[in-house]
Amino acid sequence: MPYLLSADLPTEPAGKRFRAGLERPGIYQLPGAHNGQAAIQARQAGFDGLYLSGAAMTASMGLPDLGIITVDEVAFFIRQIVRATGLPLLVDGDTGYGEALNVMHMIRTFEDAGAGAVHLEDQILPKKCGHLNGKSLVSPTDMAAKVAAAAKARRDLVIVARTDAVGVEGFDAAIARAKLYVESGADAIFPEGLTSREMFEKFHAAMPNVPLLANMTEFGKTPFFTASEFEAMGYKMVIWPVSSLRIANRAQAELYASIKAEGGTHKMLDRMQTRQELYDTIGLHAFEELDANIIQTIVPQGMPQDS
Ligand SMILES: C[C@](O)(C(=O)O)[C@H](CC(=O)O)C(=O)O
Ligand SMILES: [Mg+2]
Repeated sequence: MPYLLSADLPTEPAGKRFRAGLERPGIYQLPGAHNGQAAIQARQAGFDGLYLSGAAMTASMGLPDLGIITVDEVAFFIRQIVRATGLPLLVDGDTGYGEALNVMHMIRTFEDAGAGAVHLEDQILPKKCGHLNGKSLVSPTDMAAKVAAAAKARRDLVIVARTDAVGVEGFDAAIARAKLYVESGADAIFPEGLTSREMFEKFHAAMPNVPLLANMTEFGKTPFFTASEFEAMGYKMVIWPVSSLRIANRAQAELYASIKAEGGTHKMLDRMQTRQELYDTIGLHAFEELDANIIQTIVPQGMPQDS
């Protein structure tokens, strides 16, 4: 339904709804949605929570994922996804765009925009994709301060602390950091760049009572596992962060090549979302009906001068 109707908006804060998804039995499956349209399609496929990826957002803007975008640019993406679906959304907060006060500003902005959860990572700027080599980290204490700042600023937002330490300082250092981040106020941990089933299992064994997030990004350092496999390893959340954008981008490139080669789009029609499908997805008719009927809900018989 149109998000314009207050009666159709969720009454509980997004953070509380995200936490409920996290606390129920099983693994919370959060596919990446890089814009409002992708988010609607994910909801239609049956997902009840979503992920907003820094890598996908920046790539969709034609930029690399180096932490150079701003809080307000991310808020624009958060708002469109939340408005379009009303689903709890985990947002990639990168490094928090600075130090403690910047992190607090990010938390308030994201929460106001409708996010349900955020993850914050321990890299220095320019940050990198967690599955690349050559990352550098802030000190454990500096990151702990950011996590504490995030926990102080949030109302209901779920705080996920990500550590990139496995590939930089080693497994034990990553566990030590993760424990410190939990002591500093993190609700959950995102161990980044794990390379084997054994590593995922060992991480869970080291912190069995902390909700853990698994990042099933493609073409990275993590071998392919299904949601059920991650669940069996003890994980409480799984993201497929960039998948929607990767598949849309490939289709787009093929479209442009086809227009160039054929002088039109006619060879691609059977691969396109039709006009009808597009309008159904975004609920065009529900919005039009709302507009046509709005006056009747206030003045059922019409105004005297109308008759
Ligand atoms: C999860 C992630 O932070 C993202 O921005 O989606 C990336 C994903 C990717 O680049 O494949 C990451 O650093 O893992
Ligand atoms: Mg990211």
